[in-house]
Amino acid sequence: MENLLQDSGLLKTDSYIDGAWITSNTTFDVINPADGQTLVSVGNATDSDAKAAVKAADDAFASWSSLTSYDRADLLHKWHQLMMQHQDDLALILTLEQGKPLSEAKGEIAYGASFIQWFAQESIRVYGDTIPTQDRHKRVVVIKQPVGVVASITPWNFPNAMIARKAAAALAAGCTFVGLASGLTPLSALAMAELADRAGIPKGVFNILASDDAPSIGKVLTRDALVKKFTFTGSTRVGKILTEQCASTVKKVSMELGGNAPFIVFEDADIEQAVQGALASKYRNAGQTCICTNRIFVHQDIADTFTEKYVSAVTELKLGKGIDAGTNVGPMISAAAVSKTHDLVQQAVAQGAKLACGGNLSPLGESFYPPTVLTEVDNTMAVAQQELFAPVSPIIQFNNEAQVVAMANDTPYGLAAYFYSRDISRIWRVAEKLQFGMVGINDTAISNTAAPFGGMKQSGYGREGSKYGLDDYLDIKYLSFAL
Ligand SMILES: NC(=O)c1ccc[n+]([C@@H]2O[C@H](COP(=O)([O-])OP(=O)(O)OC[C@H]3O[C@@H](n4cnc5c(N)ncnc54)[C@H](O)[C@@H]3O)[C@@H](O)[C@H]2O)c1
Ligand SMILES: O=C[C@H](O)CS(=O)(=O)O
Repeated sequence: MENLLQDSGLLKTDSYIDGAWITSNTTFDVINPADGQTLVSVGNATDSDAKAAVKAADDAFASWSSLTSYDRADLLHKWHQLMMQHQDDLALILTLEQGKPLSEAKGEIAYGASFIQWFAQESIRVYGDTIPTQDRHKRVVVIKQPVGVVASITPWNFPNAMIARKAAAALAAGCTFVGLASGLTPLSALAMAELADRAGIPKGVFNILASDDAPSIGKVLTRDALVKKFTFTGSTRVGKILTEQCASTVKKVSMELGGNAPFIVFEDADIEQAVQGALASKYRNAGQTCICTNRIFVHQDIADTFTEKYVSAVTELKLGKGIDAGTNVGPMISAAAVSKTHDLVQQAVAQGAKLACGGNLSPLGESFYPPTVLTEVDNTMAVAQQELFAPVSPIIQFNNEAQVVAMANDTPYGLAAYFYSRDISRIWRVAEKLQFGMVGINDTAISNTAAPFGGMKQSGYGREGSKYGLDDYLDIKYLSFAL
C-alpha cells in the first residue's frame, strides 16, 4: 500500500504514544471495503497501552497548558498546513480503508484540517469576565482554564474529520488528547499523528490508539481518573454505554450520536432544488453520515413530480470503487452493513412499500448496495424509524404542515433536519418546531466549521466547531478578591 503514496512515511501501523510508535504483540487487519482485501496489519494496542497514553497526556499537560495560546496556535497552524500539503495521500489512505469516493475523501481532509485552523484562531480569543459587585471592597473575576486530559473515541465514517473536530479544540484550549480510532479505519488517525509529530506538537500532547477491542480500551478511557473529559462520536447505543462508564469519575462528557434526518418537501418548494438537495444529502458517503437524509416527506400535491425527478436522478448515480474516477457512491463499510440494509428494504416491501429503483444485491461485491428509492413508505415502518446509514431513500407522503412536523419529530433522534419551502412564514414556523440541533432550509450542505454542530434528544449533547466549540474543553473559575 505504501507504494501508492507520494509520502510513504504517512502509512503508520502502530499506535502513537508519548511521541513514539509503540510495538504490539498482536495485530489486526485493515480491510479495503471495495474488494475485501487486507490493506495492512496494524499493531493492537492493549489496556496497558491505553493507560500509558493517558499517563503520557497527563505528564504533558502542565507544559502544554502553560504555553501561551499563541504558541499553541502556531503549532496547530503548522499541523493544518501539513494536512493540506499531504491532502492527496491522506485522501487515498482514507478511501482505501473507508470506501468513500476519492473526491469526498479529499473534501473530508480539507474539512478536518479546517477545524485545526479554526481552533488555532479561536484559541487566542478565550476571554474571561470582570463582574461588578455590591461591595466596594470586593472584586470578582472569571477565568477559563483547560480541563486537562481529554479522551476520545470516534467512528469509521469520517476517520479524519471526527478526530480533528475534537483534537483541534482540545489542544487549542490547552488540553492534551488520547484518541481511540475505529478499528475499521485506524490508518487515517495514525497519519494525523505522524503529521502532528512533524508539526512539532510535543510528545504526550496528541496520542492515537489503534485497536480492534474498543470495549476494553473504552473502559480504560472512561474510567481512568486522570481523564477529565470524554468525548464520543458514534451510535446512540454505544454512547449510552460510555456515558454510564464515565459516571464513576464524573467526567465532563460530550456525545455526538446517531440521527434520523427528515427531509420535507412542501408544496411551495422549488422541486428541482429539492431533488438536488435530497440527492446530495442522502447519497454522500453512500448514505453513511449521521446527518444524511433518512426519511423524505413529500406533500401529496407534488409527490408524483418530485418522485419522478428524484428517481431519475438517483438512477444516474454511478456505483463503484472509491478510487475509480466518476464514482458517485462507493461501497458500504462491510458486507454485514449491506445485509442489514437489504433486510430493511425487503421488510418494507413486504409491508407495502414500493421499490422505485435499486434494492438488489450488487455484482460489484458484497459491500456494494445500489442507490435505492422506496415509495409508499409509512413513518412507522422500520425503514423510517431506524437510522439507515445506507444509500436508501424512503419516501413518505403527507397532506398538511402540522402532520408532517409531527411525523418528522416522531423519532428519539434530534440531530439534523431539512425542509424546502419558499413561504417565509412557514419557514420560521417549521424551523422553530423541528426538534433537531441543526436545520437546513433549502440547503443540505450544512456542515460548517463555524457553526455549532450537535444534536438534541438521543442524538447527544455538546457542540463541535464554531465559537462554542472550546467551551467543552474549558473549566470556568471565578476569583473573589477582598481588597
Ligand atoms: N453525531 C455525529 O457527529 C456523528 C458523526 C459520525 C457518526 N455518528 C454516528 O456513528 C454511528 C456510525 O459509526 P459506528 O458504526 O462507528 O458507531 P459505533 O457506535 O458502533 O462505534 C463508534 C466507535 O466506538 C467504538 N465502540 C464500539 N463499541 C464500543 C464500546 N462498547 N466501548 C467503547 N468503544 C466502542 C467503535 O470501535 C468505534 O470506534 C452512527 O450512528 C452515526 O450516526 C455520529
Ligand atoms: O457523520 C457525521 C458527520 O459529522 C457528518 S459531517 O462530516 O459533519 O458532515
